[in-house]
Amino acid sequence: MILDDISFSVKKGSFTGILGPNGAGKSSLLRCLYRYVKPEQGVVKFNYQDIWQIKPSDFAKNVAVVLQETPSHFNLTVHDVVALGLIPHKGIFARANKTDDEKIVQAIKQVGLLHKTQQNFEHLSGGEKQRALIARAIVQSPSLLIMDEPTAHLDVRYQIQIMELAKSLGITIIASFHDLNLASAMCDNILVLNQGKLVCQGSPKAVLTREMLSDVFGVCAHISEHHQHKVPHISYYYGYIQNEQDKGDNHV
Ligand SMILES: Nc1ncnc2c1ncn2[C@@H]1O[C@H](COP(=O)(O)OP(=O)(O)OP(=O)(O)O)[C@@H](O)[C@H]1O
Repeated sequence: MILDDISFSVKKGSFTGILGPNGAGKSSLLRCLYRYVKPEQGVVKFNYQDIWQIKPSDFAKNVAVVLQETPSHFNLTVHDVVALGLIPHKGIFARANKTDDEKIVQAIKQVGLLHKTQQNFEHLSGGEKQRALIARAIVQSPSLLIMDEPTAHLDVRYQIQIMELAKSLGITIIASFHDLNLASAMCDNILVLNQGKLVCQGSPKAVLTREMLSDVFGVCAHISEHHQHKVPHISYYYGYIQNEQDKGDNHV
């Protein structure tokens, strides 16, 4: 069993971050949430309804997913890929009308890809592909946006910009992160996974502690207050390798 005894709820309109070391189960948990994997036990509910009881077309209208591995979109332009966000609402064969087109162009603009609109999606860089997929999610107008390491390929400007854009949509977001400081700045609530288990959850301040970073990630860090957001800001110590003996020490 990959995931074990995980129980949590997410408030409408909130931003939830899922953190944990490599192999902790973040992607596996997200796959259960966006109905890619059916858990052997337990239930995932959306608006109080078991997600497996929701009509696939209704689920697709409400839930958008942005993954780190980009699917192949051979011969589709950036515009075409972003327009795919309309399919859950209009069907595969419907043509986009003027309002749809404006929505598509606006989303492409929001992720800074207007100059690439007619370029082949496959020829974009990793970060540009990621931004196009986020534009597709914007066009889909979901009430829940699930993102698996959405900033993995983004440079620092777009890491901040895209996450702030996602937050500004005012919808419910669940995203996995490796950048703990970015998670601290963005999230209302954080879940920490380790070896398939939920080890803690709460506000960034409650969760991002020196003890958690040591126990779960095996790193030594100093936590201060971010001078702009007042959320925890992590500075890592280098040259520190944790073993059982020094577990709990707070610096090199
Ligand atoms: N379909 C599968 N069958 C068997 N094991 C799997 C499957 N998918 C994932 N795993 C295993 O489950 C564990 C959790 O994987 P998962 O991809 O969920 O971790 P993660 O927290 O997202 O990791 P990372 O930060 O490296 O992306 C890993 O050990 C992985 O090898």
